[in-house]
Amino acid sequence: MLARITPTPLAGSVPAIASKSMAHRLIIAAALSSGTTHVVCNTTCADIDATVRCLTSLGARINVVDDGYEVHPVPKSIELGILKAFQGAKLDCGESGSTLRFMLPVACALGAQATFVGAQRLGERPLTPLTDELMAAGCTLSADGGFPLVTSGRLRPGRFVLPGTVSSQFISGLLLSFPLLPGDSEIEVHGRIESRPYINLTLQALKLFGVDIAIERMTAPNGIDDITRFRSSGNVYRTPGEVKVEGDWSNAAFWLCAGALGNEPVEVRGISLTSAQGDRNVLAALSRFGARTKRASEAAIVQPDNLHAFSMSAQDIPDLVPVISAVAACADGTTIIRDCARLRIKESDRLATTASELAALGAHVTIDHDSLVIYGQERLSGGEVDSHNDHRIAMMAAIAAIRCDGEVLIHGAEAVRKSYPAFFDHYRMLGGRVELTEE
Ligand SMILES: O=C(O)C1=C[C@@H](OP(=O)(O)O)[C@@H](O)[C@H](O)C1
Ligand SMILES: C=C(OP(=O)(O)O)C(=O)O
Repeated sequence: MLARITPTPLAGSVPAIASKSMAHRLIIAAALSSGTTHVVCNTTCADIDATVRCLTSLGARINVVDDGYEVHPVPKSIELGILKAFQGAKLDCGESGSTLRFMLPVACALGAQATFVGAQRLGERPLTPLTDELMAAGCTLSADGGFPLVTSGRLRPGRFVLPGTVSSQFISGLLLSFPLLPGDSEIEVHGRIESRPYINLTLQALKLFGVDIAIERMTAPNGIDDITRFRSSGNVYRTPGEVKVEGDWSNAAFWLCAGALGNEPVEVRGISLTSAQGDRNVLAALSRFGARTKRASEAAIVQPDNLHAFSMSAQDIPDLVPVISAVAACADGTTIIRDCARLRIKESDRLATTASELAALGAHVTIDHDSLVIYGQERLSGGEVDSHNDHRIAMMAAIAAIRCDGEVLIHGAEAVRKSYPAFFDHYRMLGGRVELTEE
């Protein structure tokens, strides 16, 4: 799909969509718990659909209701071990890294014989050393890199060791599987943990379902590295009956950045100002860029002001990097965004595509090792952008268009379906001018 944007500032108010990250976690916990759970989730997207589809393949019954899902759990019996219902299940993760990395340990913990498949770049995104740890603990995986990925055997409880810098989704996935294991387990994470707020989201989801994880920090025997230990002790998932998926800060960020780049305030309604989502920090970042930010009840508002460069680390906020870079491209001075290595293993090589596609609109951006260096300017020229099938790159370009002099064409704009199918509707709701056509 081609999006043809006639540059214009955005203004007004949009409702937040449901948090994709929290939806994955709460629907998984619901499908693994003791009874039926009503998961209030006001929107969906391709990635959430993928998680629902995988759980259904494992035997959960998930009915779509007016305001979300009614989740009837996977029929399981820990005492019985491997259950017939799971054998031969096909788990199609689409393009969702979260779905694959969460459902793989879960399927292993259930003793499922399952075949995982996925699309586009998902087969290239790393699974090791998560797969090594699963294999060391009793599972057989056809883990030669890529799909189909076939699992069999049943995961044993025990000690798992993971690095903190590849993907926090490995840690979240194992944590989500622990309540299914017949015994206590722990994950020892060595070194710095990147994307740490996403682990906090997992802990929050587990807690809602009655699962407590103890956390301990210590120094490794070498006296230098940090070790973080996450320990579960025999808790099982217990449904609270109803849970609500909160608003999504990662996607709200696009509109809040639009507020910083435009002429008038932009508001996002229905987001928690005390959320555990790390991307809530978009507000703090925008105020450091010089934008005026306002917190209201369950809403955030951003107003433009003179923008100036502000350098930061992407360690805890990888998904904000593309749209924050669009703001930096129009802020006075040079912004450096450090710790972007993991961006190379997202839906696209997001470090490269953030730089190349902003440059296609006339921005001055370079890559220095794992950092983006953005030389700000008042306005951009406009031009043709390729989404590289990456939703956050397509949305970044649409927001950068606000400051472009000429038209912006976004090829592969359908990528927004991964997390935000209503993105261009909301763009228009805020006064944006976009024409969508088939390519
Ligand atoms: O757990 C999650 O919901 C996510 C974790 C992050 O990935 P990494 O931990 O791989 O950085 C983030 O980029 C992704 O969009 C969602
Ligand atoms: C990287 C993302 O998601 P996932 O890892 O779940 O594919 C994302 O939404 O930007």
